[in-house]
Amino acid sequence: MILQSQLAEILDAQYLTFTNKKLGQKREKLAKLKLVINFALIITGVRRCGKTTLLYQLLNENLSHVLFLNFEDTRLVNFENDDFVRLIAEIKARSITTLFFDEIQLMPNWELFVRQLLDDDYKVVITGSNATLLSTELGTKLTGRHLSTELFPFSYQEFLAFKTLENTADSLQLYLKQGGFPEYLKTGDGMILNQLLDDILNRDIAVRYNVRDVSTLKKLATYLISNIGKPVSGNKLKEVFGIKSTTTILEYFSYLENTYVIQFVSKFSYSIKTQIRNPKKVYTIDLGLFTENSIVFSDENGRRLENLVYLYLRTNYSEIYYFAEKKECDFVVMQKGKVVELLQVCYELNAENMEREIAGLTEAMDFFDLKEAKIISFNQKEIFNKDGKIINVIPANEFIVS
Ligand SMILES: Nc1ncnc2c1ncn2[C@@H]1O[C@H](COP(=O)(O)OP(=O)(O)OP(=O)(O)O)[C@@H](O)[C@H]1O
Repeated sequence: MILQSQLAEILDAQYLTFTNKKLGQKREKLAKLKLVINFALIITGVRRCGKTTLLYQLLNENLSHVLFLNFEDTRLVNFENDDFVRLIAEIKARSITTLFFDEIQLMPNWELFVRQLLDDDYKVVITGSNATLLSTELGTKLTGRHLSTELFPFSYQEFLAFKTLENTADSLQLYLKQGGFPEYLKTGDGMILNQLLDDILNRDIAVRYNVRDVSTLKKLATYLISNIGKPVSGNKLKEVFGIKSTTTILEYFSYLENTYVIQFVSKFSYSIKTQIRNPKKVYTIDLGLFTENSIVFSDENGRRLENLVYLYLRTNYSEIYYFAEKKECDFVVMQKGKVVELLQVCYELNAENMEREIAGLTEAMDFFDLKEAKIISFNQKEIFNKDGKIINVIPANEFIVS
């Protein structure tokens, strides 16, 4: 339990912290956000990607009517369900129209509280660093009254604006190395991203899901980050890491995916069952995390570029697969059951790899009956016509900026 006076003090202190934030680099997402009465706006994204700052940018014009509460505040450890009543009293006593709650999902039954606020015509924004906040269950609990969106670390264009750089091959190379976490870009200090991964593993996974063997979890996370662009299977990794059951390793995969650190892409199959059983390709949410936490030192450029293309696709499309029959094609992008892009990623097309890359792509084009596809390269530009099939080779910084 928490005293009303204590709660008021915490709210005042947090309001000060929030309103002292800097506006920073304007986020692309800002233009897409809308606060609607009776609907909760839910923003999820990996820790430290800038969710609070984005909200500050959104609410900046109207700060005097905003209440901000971060439920991770250590002064709220004793916050219980009944304290929501005190919180509502505090809200009603202030002239507030908009409520912003960070990591509210840590509190049991928070949905009831939010529903009441929506019924009372408050505008509510919720941010969180776990994708489970977007679960379908939430739709039921908020009776469909929510709009959800995801935020990622800086995109390439935001990175360019933040660093005041032109879109050149050098800038792209730098982004492939540094990724888009604002604090890391400001300081270049690798410890920031080591600490971030540790925090996520310890606080968001081990504590939350009661994982005792944090050391194995950490080894697994490092392994996955190091293997971006490669297929992984729970069954195989289970043995490598001495984890007893496949269920446990699949749970670890989903915890890592829910915190956004690791992303998985399924192999395309018309059968959902086969899709689930097949190895998944692994990517990371940010290339700086790869730079600072992976244990690989060679053959990186190609995989970095593939990860970059994945992130671009992930922010723009919801259905992404890889294709592997006799040959392979890196990305199959679908919308409403239709393939809209077939993409191969190849850092540099040369005499050695050309045939393989094109063969994978044309096999996928035949399979999906498509006449056009793309190869995303670091900085080559060409058009091939292979037996009536058009293959566009495009520099990555053209593709992801288009
Ligand atoms: N748009 C931006 N421009 C400049 N700096 C930014 C921007 N967004 C975030 N930052 C910096 O990155 C750090 C993390 O930002 P912020 O607190 O907004 O992220 P968050 O996603 O809310 O983090 P958490 O998951 O810990 O709640 C802060 O130091 C902030 O100043």
